[in-house]
Amino acid sequence: MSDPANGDVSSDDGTPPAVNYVQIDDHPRPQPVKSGSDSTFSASRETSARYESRSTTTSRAGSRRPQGSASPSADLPNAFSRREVSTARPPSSSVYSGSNAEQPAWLKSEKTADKYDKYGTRSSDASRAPIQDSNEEKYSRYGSSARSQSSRIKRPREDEEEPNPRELQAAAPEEDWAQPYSNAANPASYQGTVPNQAFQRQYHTFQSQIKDRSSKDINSIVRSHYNQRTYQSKLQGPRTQSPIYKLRNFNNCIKYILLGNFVKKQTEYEGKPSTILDLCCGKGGDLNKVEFINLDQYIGIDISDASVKEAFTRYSQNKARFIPRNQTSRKQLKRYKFEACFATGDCFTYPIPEILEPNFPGIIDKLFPVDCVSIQFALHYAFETEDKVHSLLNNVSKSLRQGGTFIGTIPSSDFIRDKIVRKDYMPDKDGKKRFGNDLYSVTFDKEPPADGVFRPPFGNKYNYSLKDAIDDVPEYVVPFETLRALCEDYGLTLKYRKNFIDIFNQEIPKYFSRLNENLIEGMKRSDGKYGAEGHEKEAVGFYIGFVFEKLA
Ligand SMILES: C[S@@+](CC[C@H](N)C(=O)[O-])C[C@H]1O[C@@H](n2cnc3c(N)ncnc32)[C@H](O)[C@@H]1O
Repeated sequence: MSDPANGDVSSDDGTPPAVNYVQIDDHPRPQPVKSGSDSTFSASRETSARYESRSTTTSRAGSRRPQGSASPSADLPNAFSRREVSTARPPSSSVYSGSNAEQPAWLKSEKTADKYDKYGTRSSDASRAPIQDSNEEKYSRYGSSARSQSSRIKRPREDEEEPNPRELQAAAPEEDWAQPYSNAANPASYQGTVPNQAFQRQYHTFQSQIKDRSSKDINSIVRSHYNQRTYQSKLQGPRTQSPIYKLRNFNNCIKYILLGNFVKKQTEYEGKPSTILDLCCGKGGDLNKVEFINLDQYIGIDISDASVKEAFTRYSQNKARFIPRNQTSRKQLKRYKFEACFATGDCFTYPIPEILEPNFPGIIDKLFPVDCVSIQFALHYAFETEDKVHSLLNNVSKSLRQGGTFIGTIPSSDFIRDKIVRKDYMPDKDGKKRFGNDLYSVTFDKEPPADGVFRPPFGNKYNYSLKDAIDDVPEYVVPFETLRALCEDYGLTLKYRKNFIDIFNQEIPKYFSRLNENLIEGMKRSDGKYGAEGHEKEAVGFYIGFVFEKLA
């Protein structure tokens, strides 16, 4: 889905985004590897195969899992560590190269010869020299310490102009650029020129255009969609005018609550960075939450390169933010204290080290296992195939320390089942079963089972739309019991599972005064109370939040 919550470059605290385009260089992606219909940004399939056997065996969940152990969790530490290491020292990010610059916590210990053998442990030596290398250009993009990047950052000014759509279009790969806002009042007013002032003041609802959908795989559709969304979001106008402004605030509020309640920092090792791994991080919509829960380190990965770039820009701006000395506003501007790094990659196909190590050599050794793996509004894309779910859970389990939490938000399979059983749907124009309302819709590709229980539990596709956010993007039903049973197989035990409405009702008293004023005010209902109502309520009720804990 949606990122109903975000997928949005703008601040999740409800403030309209600073309209500021920061030009950074292109991301030095590892070469895409095409294999059949599968295109990825990461390492070769041969390399991957060393980590994950594709042959499978039956698990307790009644499904298949990678072969090699009776319990997937039993061989986790080893599975990421049997890696042939090139003796050539990989280049590291230039953002750490300034000798006086403060280094991110994970670089404060020295690279060890056996770094690939240590996935699953944390080094506590914070006193040695950082990993450094030359090749600054290539790896300077998505590192964390924004200080040394400051010369690249164009700071927002109050009177700064909207970006020129032509420049944005030029910056976007052709396949990722939709003819924007064909539904806008006067699109001709900006095509080929800087948008006029009247156009800038209007809000333009997001609309994606993806050519030849039927011939594209899910990754290509998802990537194109979220890339387009990233480019267009800069041109849409004041975010407060979005038809899903309240819904976004509500969903952000839920994520604050989940992360606030369930990220447990490790305390036993002094000086160790508390770390969150944000899988499918989008445009960094959860960065403010990392500051809110006071972590040391954020790692974001997403398959959409434009989103990752945007997340990095957003982080950099907030890290290097200028705060006036005499600031008196209640709305305190805060500079991020935590460090962050970002990478483009497919979290459902490749091991995390394969995605991170090429750009951040030593990162696995220094930051993993992490305190929390978060996957917000994205796990449903993995349920296309059983292999993808196994790859994801393998990544989650191996990335987490004991006692660490796996926190996510997904469409509720109970909600979907109820809709089907109650026949609460209408045929769409093509005769397909569809439910939803003015804000969202779910359209099944094939006739759903009458009892609402999908068998087998993978590959059950529907197309999801959310006004101003998601345009008919394929998603897959996540039967919760299947997820729970598979998680058990990976040493992850269910701690919490609740519908969004219940989460809000139970937790908001604790969070009401702690959350940003704009976020709270952005959830005000027509009766003066706070929360979701009407169509928004049904649209957010489609989701649940879950928390698993890594036991061993
Ligand atoms: C609805 S957005 C959620 C973004 C973010 N988690 C949030 O809550 O703001 C879903 C994200 O999942 C990403 N995604 C989908 N499939 C992916 C994959 N295989 N690997 C990495 N990211 C993926 C998309 O690019 C998109 O940014």
